[in-house]
Amino acid sequence: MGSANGLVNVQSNQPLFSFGVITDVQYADIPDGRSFLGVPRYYRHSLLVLQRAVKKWNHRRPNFIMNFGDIIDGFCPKEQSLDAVKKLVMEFDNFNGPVYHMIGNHCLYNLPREKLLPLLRIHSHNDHAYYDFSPIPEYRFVILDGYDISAIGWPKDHPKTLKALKFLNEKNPNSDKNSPNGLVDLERRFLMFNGAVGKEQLEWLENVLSDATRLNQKVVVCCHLPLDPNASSREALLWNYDEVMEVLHRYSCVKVCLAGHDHKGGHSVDSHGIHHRVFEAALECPPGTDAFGCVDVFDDRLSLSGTDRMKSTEMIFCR
Ligand SMILES: Nc1ccn([C@@H]2O[C@H](COP(=O)(O)O)[C@@H](O)[C@H]2O)c(=O)n1
Ligand SMILES: O=P(O)(O)OC[C@H](O)CO
Repeated sequence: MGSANGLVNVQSNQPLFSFGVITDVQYADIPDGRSFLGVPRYYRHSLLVLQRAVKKWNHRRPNFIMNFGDIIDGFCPKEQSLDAVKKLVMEFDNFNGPVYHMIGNHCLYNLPREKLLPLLRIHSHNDHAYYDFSPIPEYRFVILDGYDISAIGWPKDHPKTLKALKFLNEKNPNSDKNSPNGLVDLERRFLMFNGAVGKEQLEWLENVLSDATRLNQKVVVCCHLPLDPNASSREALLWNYDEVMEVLHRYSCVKVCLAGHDHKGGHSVDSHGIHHRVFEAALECPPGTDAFGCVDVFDDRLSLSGTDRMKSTEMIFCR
């Protein structure tokens, strides 16, 4: 980029900070398999993807790593769940810096929240998994708990489980609540493997966003579940993505939303100029291929350098 005196402006090419990204590792010590729709899944190889990611991150030295959830798979034999999560967390910890984890549906198939959250070092009140942090004064990261209202992860008789089951019964008439059969268009998100952001969390989100506005911070919202139908399959969306988006749209500090869960990945810019990037899954990388990335953060954009199946993406702020 040139400047008025003809010298190259090196400053604008220097990121403020960087962070590594990976999602849906879904490790299990079991043979390769397929998704319900027949997409191959490589449960053991995904560990190698993570190991190669850590090696590359240690070379490139981003400031921190973000894991977008589903650290192990639901098919992991349940007597191995605890050790498998510990093993994967240790692999992440081979990175020379902080690692921030999110929960996903597959984490919750394996372990209840009270066991899972300490292992992932998620210290939120009442077993919730939403939190925020500020890597530099100019930026705020907001991590949403997409399984706050969910039929998985809470005790069977917990009010949140009962609320989620009631909601699913109203919205999805199939006996298999993971089946979208007969559901039309956006209704196809009303599946048991998804969830919602509850009222208290929405209030917390509003408070964080108004605080970020006061501090003149730019906000990156992260959630295992995607928030924008144009970046994701209908079947992968947060149940109340529309309620969350209504809040995000009212705060111009929100620049980018990042997610996992929809394994093929996606990117969109919504009606209010917020970028939505859903990352490609590590689990679905055929042997020898990868899906992870490094995001350089600037004043006016996020720049994702993806490896192999993770597509590189420029996210220039539009608002
Ligand atoms: N189109 C679909 C997708 C999924 N299901 C149900 O969800 C379960 C999990 O799906 P995976 O792709 O992660 O294996 C699956 O066992 C089905 O019960 C579905 O019915 N229709
Ligand atoms: O979480 P999974 O692996 O069961 O898959 C979720 C789907 O990709 C959502 O469409």
